[in-house]
Formats: sequence, C-alpha cells, structure tokens
Amino acid sequence: MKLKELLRPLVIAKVVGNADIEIMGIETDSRRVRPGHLFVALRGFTVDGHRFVRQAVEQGAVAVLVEEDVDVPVTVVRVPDTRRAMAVLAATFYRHPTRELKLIGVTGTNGKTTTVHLIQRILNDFGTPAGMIGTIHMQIGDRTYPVQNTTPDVVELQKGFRMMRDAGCAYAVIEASSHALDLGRTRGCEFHSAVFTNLTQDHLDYHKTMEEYRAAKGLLFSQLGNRYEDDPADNRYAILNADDEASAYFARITPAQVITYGIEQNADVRAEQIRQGADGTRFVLRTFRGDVDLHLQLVGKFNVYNALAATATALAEGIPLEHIKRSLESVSGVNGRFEKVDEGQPFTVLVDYAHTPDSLENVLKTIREFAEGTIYCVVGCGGDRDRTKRPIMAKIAATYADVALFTSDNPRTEDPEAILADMVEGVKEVPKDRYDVIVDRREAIFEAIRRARPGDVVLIAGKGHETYQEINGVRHDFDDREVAREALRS
Ligand SMILES: CC(=O)N[C@H]1[C@@H](OP(=O)(O)OP(=O)(O)OC[C@H]2O[C@@H](n3ccc(=O)[nH]c3=O)[C@H](O)[C@@H]2O)O[C@H](CO)[C@@H](O)[C@@H]1O[C@H](C)C(=O)N[C@@H](C)C(=O)N[C@H](CCC(=O)O)C(=O)O
Ligand SMILES: Nc1ncnc2c1ncn2[C@@H]1O[C@H](COP(=O)(O)OP(=O)(O)OP(=O)(O)O)[C@@H](O)[C@H]1O
Ligand SMILES: N[C@H](CCC[C@H](N)C(=O)O)C(=O)O
Ligand SMILES: [Mg+2]
Repeated sequence: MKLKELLRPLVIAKVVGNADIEIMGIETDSRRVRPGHLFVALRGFTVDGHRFVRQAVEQGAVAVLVEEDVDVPVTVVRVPDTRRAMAVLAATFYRHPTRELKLIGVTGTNGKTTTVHLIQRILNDFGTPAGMIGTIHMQIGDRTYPVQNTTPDVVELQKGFRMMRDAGCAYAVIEASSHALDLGRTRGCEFHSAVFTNLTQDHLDYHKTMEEYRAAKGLLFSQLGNRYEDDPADNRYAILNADDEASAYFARITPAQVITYGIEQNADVRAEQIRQGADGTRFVLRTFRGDVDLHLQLVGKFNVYNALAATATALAEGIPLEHIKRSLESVSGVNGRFEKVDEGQPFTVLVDYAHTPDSLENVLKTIREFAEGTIYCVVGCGGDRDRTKRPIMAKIAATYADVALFTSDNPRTEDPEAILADMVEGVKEVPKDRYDVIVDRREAIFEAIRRARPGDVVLIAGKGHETYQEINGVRHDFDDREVAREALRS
C-alpha cells in the first residue's frame, strides 16, 4: 500500500519527504525491520523506540513514524502520538479485517485462556471456522504461531486477523488482557462480542487499585458498539458473569445487549445440580434456548463458569444447544490447566497455571473434594509483577494444601530469595510444619514427589504450559510437566 493512502485517515501528521512510496509492512521493533517497512517509534516502559530509528533505516525502513524530529534519509511522518497513529495505520494497512470477521474478546482475571479455547472449539465444531489468539499461542486452522503477549500489540493483532480472514475464518476469538486494553493494543479492533469471566486481585503493580483494574477491563465493554439490527450477525453482545459484582459496572457502560450466566444468581444461562466426580463434572444446563444435561471432562466449579460463558456466547451466535453440549463434552483439557502427569505412580500429580490468589484457592479446593491423602502444593510468584499477591498466595497454599513448598516461578529481574521472603510474610501465623522454602523449582518439584505416598496429590502451580523459566532476563528451558516426569522416573 502507498504511504499516502495509508496516511489518509490520519488527521494530524506532518510528512517530510516522499509519501508516494510503497509500504510493505509496519514494524515496531527495529530488529525485525525488513526493506520496505514503515518503522514506528514507540516510547516503551524500558526504552524509547526513537533511539532505534537509525538502525531501522539501516535495515531498510523506507519511512518512519515518530513523535519528534529525526534526521534520517527516508520519509519522516511526525504525529503527536505514535501509538494512536499506529492503530489507525495498522487497521488501514490490513484493510480492517475485523469488519470481515466476528471478533469475540474475553477478559477477566482468570479463565480467559480456557474460555477462549471452549468458544473456539464450539465454533469450529459447528463448521464456522474460528482463529484464536491468547496466552498459549495464535492458532489458525491446524497451524500455531508463537506470541509474546497474551494480547499482542496492534500490528500483530491486525496482521493475525487478516491471516485468519485469508484462511477462511468466520470468527476470531481472543483474550483481551487488562494491560492490552489499557495500553491500547486493541485499538482498531471492532468487537462483535465481549465476555467477562471474573475480577479478583492481580496486576496491582500495574493498575494500582482494583477500581483502575476494573476500568481497564471495562474498555472492552464500552468499545463494543451498539448495532441492533434484524440480522443477528450484526448485533453486539456483552456476556457477563452474574455472580461477579463487577458485572453491574460493565452492564452500565456497554451499549451492547447483555446476556448473563451464573450459578448463584439468577441468570440467562445457569448451571444447576452440579456434581463433581472422578471423571469430570455433571450439571443441568438451563438456558433461554432450553435445558440439557451436561458432562464436562473438565473438573472444578470454575470450569463450570467457563463452560457457561462459552455456552452463552455460542447461543448468541445462534448455535443450537445440542451442538454446544457435544462440543463442550468433547474437550478433554486445556494445555497446562489441571493437567495430569502420569507415569503410572500411585498418587496424582497435577500441573496448573494458577498464578493468582483466587485461582490457587479454587484449584486447591477442587483437589480437596477428591483427594484421599496429603495435598502438596509447589508454588512461587513471578518477579516484576504484583508484589501484594505474594503473601496472600502463600497463605492460601499453606491453608488449603496440607504441605506447601514455596519456590521460584519466573523471578525475571528480581532476587528469588526476596520474592520468597515476601511470600513467607503471609504465613507468619501458620505452623512451620505446613510449609518449606526451596528456592530451586526443580528441587522443589523433586522434593514434593519424593514425599508423596499412595493416594496423595501433588499440585505444581503457576507455570502451566510455560516451557521456560525466566531468570535475570534469560529464558531457560523449563517445563513443570517434564521435570515432574523426570522426578517420577528417578
Ligand atoms: C509492560 C508491558 O506491557 N511491556 C510491553 C511493551 O514493552 P516495553 O514498553 O518495555 O518495550 P521497550 O522494550 O521499552 O521498547 C520500546 C519500543 O522500542 C522498540 N525497540 C526496542 C529495542 C530495540 O533494539 N529496538 C526497538 O525498536 C520495541 O520494539 C518497542 O516498540 O511492549 C512489548 C511489545 O509489544 C511487549 O511485549 C511488552 O510486554 C512485556 C513482555 C510484558 O511482560 N507484558 C505483560 C505485563 C503483559 O502485557 N501481560 C499481559 C497479560 C497479563 C494477564 O492478563 O495475565 C499480556 O497481554 O501479555
Ligand atoms: N473461571 C475461573 N475462575 C477462577 N479460576 C479459574 C477460572 N478458570 C481457570 N481458573 C484457574 O486459573 C488458571 C488460569 O486459567 P486460564 O489460563 O484459563 O486463565 P487466564 O485468564 O487466561 O490467565 P492469564 O491472565 O495468565 O492469561 C487455571 O489454571 C485455573 O487454575
Ligand atoms: N500473564 C501473566 C502470566 C503469569 C505467569 C506466572 N508464571 C508468572 O510468571 O508470574 C503475567 O504476565 O502476569
Ligand atoms: Mg490466558
């Protein structure tokens, strides 16, 4: 696309140089710039992208988008805010793919990945192909692509949506993290539906207060648009958890139609007579399109919520309840969520991505419902993230497990011992025989498995599907499931 065409929707832009040039791609990282690219300089949390303008040009950028004058031998486009301008340019460059796709966004503290997975499964099974972007990867058809963030930045998103469209997708289902919403990574995305899972403590390092955190999530609902047409495909829906008090706020700020789901409160889609068993969870699913008995292979009340959210979303799309039931019942699990590691040992080993107080408590309570013996919980907290959740998570582990082994998660740039000291603050009142501190995660996993006796359960929490451990900016190969398997074999 010609630069001048690309710039047409931008109201305030000062162009120095030739705008009659072809732009082959938009890039925000100088290291990835290729000949023909437009380089966008963003002021980041750690560095100012304007520092890399020269490098970008040396690598072949034919134009740069900046907030300050720079002296480079290519076309310079100066705008007041490169982040905002980039959102406009990316949507224009990729020809507004979210106008040709129905975009469903899922937000909430916990359950986004699981819910996105369930919605995508139902849509695909029904014959309406859906691409997906989230914590684990981007998926289009049988192909997966790595992602750096749960919700990638503006350019990657638009590019991903265009790839989905080219691959024949009718839907895109994405996780919308609060960081992404707050940082404007979803600008230019025209959402068809927005789904809310729940709001509990996390990320207070970034959002400071729960109100700010809620407001960030609210952006997804206020951005929804308000079409009410005869064609249901053009309607907009907000799918809200009736059992979470934040939903009232989202209902207030969204112009879209509201559909509620829940267990405790009266809702449009509800679960009744929930029964947990060794082979999953059974319940009666009551909806505005009829009732049905459901047998989820997923365990835990929290997964009933995820299934309800997915059901409400799919019903809004006109998918028959019988199809929804069949799809949900066929899901055996989600990568790194309540995943069993089985080497034939006489006790249970589970790897789960719980890395917030609420998810850890839910998972441990679920285990308590079926555990016959001692429950061991190996858990740590990530560095460079919400410090205030550390003592709370430690207290939860030591309360709901019989023995907690505190260890490292991804220390990132923090001192692992200091993170553990924050955690131990939370268990001052707890008897010392209920917890231990083992800094090295591998050793902690080995120790828990060494201690386990027949009938016991070992929960390894916090890293789920992750295949690395980030220490001092370096990602080392590390997979809880692999390490557990090694421990079980030794
Ligand atoms: C705090 C935060 O969100 N940071 C994001 C941000 O990085 P940053 O601002 O530090 O970037 P920076 O390093 O200062 O660089 C500034 C600019 O210079 C460019 N640059 C930099 C170096 C260079 O040599 N050349 C160059 O051009 C960079 O590409 C960038 O455009 O922009 C990057 C590119 O989009 C993101 O990958 C990065 O996410 C980091 C990895 C991160 O950990 N983010 C977390 C907090 C996050 O967003 N998490 C949520 C999920 C949370 C949840 O719900 O659980 C998520 O959506 O992933
Ligand atoms: N609806 C839910 N409510 C509370 N906890 C949940 C729920 N669904 C899943 N969990 C727990 O939270 C963990 C993370 O689930 P999931 O990956 O689906 O959430 P997420 O919101 O995508 O997380 P992230 O913010 O890291 O992307 C699971 O391993 C499980 O322990
Ligand atoms: N999306 C979450 C992932 C946390 C995963 C956990 N293993 C950690 O490193 O804290 C975050 O960025 O806070
Ligand atoms: Mg996720």
